[in-house]
Amino acid sequence: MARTQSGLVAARLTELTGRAVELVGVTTFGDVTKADLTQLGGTGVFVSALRDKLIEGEIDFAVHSLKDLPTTQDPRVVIAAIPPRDDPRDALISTAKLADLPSGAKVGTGSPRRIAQLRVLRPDLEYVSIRGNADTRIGKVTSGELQGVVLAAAGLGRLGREAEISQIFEVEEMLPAPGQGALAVECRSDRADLIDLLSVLDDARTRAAVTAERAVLNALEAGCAAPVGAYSADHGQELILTAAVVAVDGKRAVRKSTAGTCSAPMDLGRDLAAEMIAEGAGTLIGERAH
Ligand SMILES: NCc1[nH]cc(CCC(=O)O)c1CC(=O)O
Repeated sequence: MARTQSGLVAARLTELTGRAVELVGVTTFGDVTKADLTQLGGTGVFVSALRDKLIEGEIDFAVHSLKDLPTTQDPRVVIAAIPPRDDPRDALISTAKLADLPSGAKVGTGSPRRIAQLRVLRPDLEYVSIRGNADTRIGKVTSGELQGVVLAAAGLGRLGREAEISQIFEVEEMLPAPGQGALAVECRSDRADLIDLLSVLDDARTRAAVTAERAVLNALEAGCAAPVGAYSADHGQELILTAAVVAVDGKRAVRKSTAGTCSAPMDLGRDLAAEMIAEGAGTLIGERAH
């Protein structure tokens, strides 16, 4: 998936600027570890190795899935561009739609956010923590080991596997991870030339939306392994933001929506998070499954 999305960004940059781009493959800790990502602290396991190469000057820019980027920014690098977002929603790959799976069916996902929200929709299913790339995960359904797996629609689309999706969850029933479906193009902060060049890839509307979503995550002091969903989109001049923290048992949740101006997405996210904390969101984040 990382190669595909880097290739897409490179091709677009060449199209817009005429500049040739050479792809350099970098294997990250998140790619090789077999550990449960929720046990790794969740901060930047797919990102650190790429950042190191940037800082050392071995590569000029890096393409990340925005949702894998920690919300606290290393001052040595900047997000020079956030391209237009792909589908932000989560998708089910299964033999049936979620509502039609038999009671007790096994559904795999490694994400506490997904498990918590799936438990609201189907408390009678069994949720299994899984890892590995999309092929490995989908293979567990093909082999019959699991009856379903939940993955990001955007990732499946980039891999050309959207035909295998049996259901796409609406954001109202399954709030995506902050930044899901969006990419981030990072380069060194001291490379004004590159920051300028890469800015042609930036989409202001996507940037405003994901900035609001990530501001919620940051203010909740939560990482990508927390059961936190946030989704924002603009409606004319207005930015609508919805965020939720759902207990992993699916039984309690703090969910809030707000609207504000597209020009102050950070404030919108931070203010919403403050309201959520006042309603007990912090306690729900602190709770862990098992
Ligand atoms: N944590 C891995 C990861 N990082 C980004 C995506 C999907 C693509 C995206 O959100 O842009 C995925 C896989 C998944 O959640 O199914």
